[in-house]
Amino acid sequence: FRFDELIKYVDDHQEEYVQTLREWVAVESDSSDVTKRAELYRMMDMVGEKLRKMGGKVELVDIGEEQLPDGSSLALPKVVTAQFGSDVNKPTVCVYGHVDVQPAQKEDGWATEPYNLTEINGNLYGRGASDNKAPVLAWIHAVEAFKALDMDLPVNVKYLIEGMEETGSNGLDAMIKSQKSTFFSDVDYIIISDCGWLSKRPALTYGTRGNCYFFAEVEGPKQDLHSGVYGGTVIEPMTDLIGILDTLISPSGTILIPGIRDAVAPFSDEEWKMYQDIEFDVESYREKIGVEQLMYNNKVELLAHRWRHPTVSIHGINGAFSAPGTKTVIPAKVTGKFSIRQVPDMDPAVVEKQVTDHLHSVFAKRKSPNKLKVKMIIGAKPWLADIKHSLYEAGKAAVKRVFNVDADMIREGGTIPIARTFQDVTEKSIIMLPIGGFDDGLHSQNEKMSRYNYIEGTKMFIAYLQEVAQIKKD
Ligand SMILES: C[C@H](N)C(=O)N[C@@H](Cc1c[nH]cn1)C(=O)O
Ligand SMILES: [Zn+2]
Ligand SMILES: [Zn+2]
Repeated sequence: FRFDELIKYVDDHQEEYVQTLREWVAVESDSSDVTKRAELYRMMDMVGEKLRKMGGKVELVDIGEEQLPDGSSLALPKVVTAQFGSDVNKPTVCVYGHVDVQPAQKEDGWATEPYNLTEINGNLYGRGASDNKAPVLAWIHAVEAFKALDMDLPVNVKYLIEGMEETGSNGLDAMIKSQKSTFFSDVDYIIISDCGWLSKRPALTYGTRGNCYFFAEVEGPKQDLHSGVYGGTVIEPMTDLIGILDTLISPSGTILIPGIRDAVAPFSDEEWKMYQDIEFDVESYREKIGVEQLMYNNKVELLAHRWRHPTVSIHGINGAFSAPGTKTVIPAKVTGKFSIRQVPDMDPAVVEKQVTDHLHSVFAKRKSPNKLKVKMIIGAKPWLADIKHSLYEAGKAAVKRVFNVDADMIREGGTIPIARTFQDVTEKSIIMLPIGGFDDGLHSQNEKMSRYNYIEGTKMFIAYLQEVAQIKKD
């Protein structure tokens, strides 16, 4: 195994890797905006084309349609699957990633054009750079390096790349179920690199939170009204909505929905000890975010509330007046959008009922004539791995080899909706191998991937393929 040659190959080709990332970031593959769907389809074609050019056995799998709120339907982006190698004497890994992104506009406060990858001081700024286009490309380049040097892959590698992760991986559950005995039949392990390190130290991730995303719609008058002419005579939908949203969480962060914490697994002494041993500077975390005060100043409490307690976030209100200026309007229909991150052993179906019952009950007490509709749009379960699995030993070895440090063992506060389905349906073990930096600004303004993480991450993936090949099958 000519590791040094592979490493040199990666170093020599880094400009090409950055250029390909630039081409991928230039595609506005925002899965939440149906007007951008053509871009998303184009993105999936580009992924398929890249893998096909490398000699992979590629398929673009049709996963059906999604129903839009206006009753129409829209084709979901195809899922790209690819296969490199089919040696029965080698283990097979399946790399999962996504190439859809969260929305971004320069006016949101970006310093550069979000879809024009821009390098500043070793950082590659662009929407989707870290989440998740560079990590997907790093995995592709890892295999490409073996092929270019005419070297045998130490394991068979499959890819499953989707385009709806940011909106809950619509359609992917069904595809995984239907391909359990075909695409997944020879897969031994699943690898996901769709998260970030906790600090400057490389990390391995063994848990993600799930997410239940809700729309709460309050509808009143037939149309928007002049607040001077009608204000004081109608019960305003926005007042009702703000009133009920305010019953979800207390100012100090306690979730107020009855029963919501009942299923939360107790925080064990072992976990406390693990969190205590992690190097993490609360003060620089606070400074980086730019707030005067955090909810918790103690490291263990802070990490526990990022990773293994549920949280409520209110994301936005559709229909509300939000443009500059002073329009004096009473919006006729408003939809509040909020989500609740899930932790073991919460169940989205139970949470859906708890939240719906709670909101209807507090709304009823207001005796408002307006109409409330509550709908759970995404119900993604949390995921937790067995850190004693050899996949994690292999991960530690790969990190040590490339970065020459011991990996942090961390959890992720965000959600990879499909992780739990992979585990439950395929019954394969999963590892999350992040290469994103702690300060990459995912979903935020000025998202970036550092050139260092992108290139060294590619090397780490090469090392990982070799380490996985050493795992003895049980
Ligand atoms: C961690 C991953 N890169 C990510 O950002 N996932 C999204 C998925 C999601 C969950 N609800 C809606 N989308 C996230 O955690 O927000
Ligand atoms: Zn992601
Ligand atoms: Zn994301």
